[in-house]
Amino acid sequence: MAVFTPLDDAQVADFLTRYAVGDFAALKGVPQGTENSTFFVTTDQGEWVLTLFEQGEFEDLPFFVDLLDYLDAQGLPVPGPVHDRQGVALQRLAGRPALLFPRMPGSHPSAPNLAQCAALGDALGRMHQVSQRFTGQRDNPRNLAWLRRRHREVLPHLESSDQALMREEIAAYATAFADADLPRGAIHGDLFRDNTLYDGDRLGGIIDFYNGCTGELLFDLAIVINDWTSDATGEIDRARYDAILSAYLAHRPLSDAERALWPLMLRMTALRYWLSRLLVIHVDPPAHDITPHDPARFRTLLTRRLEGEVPPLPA
Ligand SMILES: Nc1ncnc2c1ncn2[C@@H]1O[C@H](COP(=O)(O)OP(=O)(O)OP(=O)(O)O)[C@@H](O)[C@H]1O
Ligand SMILES: N[C@@H](CCO)C(=O)O
Repeated sequence: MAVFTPLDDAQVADFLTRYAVGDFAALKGVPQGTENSTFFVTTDQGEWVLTLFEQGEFEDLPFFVDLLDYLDAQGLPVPGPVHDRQGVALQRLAGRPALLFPRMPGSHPSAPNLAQCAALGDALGRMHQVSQRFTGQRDNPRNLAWLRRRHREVLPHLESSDQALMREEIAAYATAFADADLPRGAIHGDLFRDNTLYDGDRLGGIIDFYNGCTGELLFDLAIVINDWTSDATGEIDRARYDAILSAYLAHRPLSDAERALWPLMLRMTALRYWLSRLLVIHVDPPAHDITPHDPARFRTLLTRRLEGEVPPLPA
């Protein structure tokens, strides 16, 4: 479920009068999502998405609004927040911070085809090209410092071989990334398939920017490759890998340092999700009754990246 704060028609009809989006016609709670309350709203002028923020760092919401405004203005397929008649995007409704977005077309691709992969690589490459000039600032909340700090909390819940794996990996990242000077900019931070919408082969939208931050661009790309190209055994699907990366590199060639650290970044972002999913299960269980994601999936990806050669990056 993803309606933690219910709304009724009258509340939403009244809320919409703040905006120039037409008259209220219908309201529907969205079942997907785990963190915020999401509603589809229909007016006589179109389809909208209303999000009530239930948890997280509310003080970061202005960063997310500015980032989405910026990317939308640059022509990226993201839902630019709707601003009210006074020009304000961030509102309150039912005691929660609230944002209204245009509803983007399409559905999440579970088994993306090569055209869909290329569309994603193209959009991410364009995004990273312009996001280096975005002036907002929010440190990556899932960076190496976070891994080093929080992995200790899950160690008591792991078998000794997994404890050793996690410790050795984090030590290796600390050494390798210590003096690395990788290109930085605004990143999505969680660009899984279920944060995209496709209308056929067309990328209708990239959504859920609430892990958005400023950090190493390669971190974003590695999250994408791990989620979009790995099979159940963690093996990389070479055709999807090439399709995403070729389209991406056409907009933003990687530096020598990025190429050198690519295999390690794939491992570090796999461990990032292994750890965040373990934390949800063992340390910070969600306030709501939600089935947690499986941490073992990312342990599998990590060990696979350690065992096998990562395919070469396209030139
Ligand atoms: N702008 C949009 N256009 C179309 N659908 C959207 C839009 N924003 C959200 N949705 C739909 O609402 C669902 C939940 O949204 P979102 O992913 O932002 O929620 P969440 O609670 O932050 O979830 P999670 O963090 O678990 O992914 C999405 O999976 C998608 O189906
Ligand atoms: N994409 C995350 C969940 C949302 O942050 C995961 O798969 O663990």
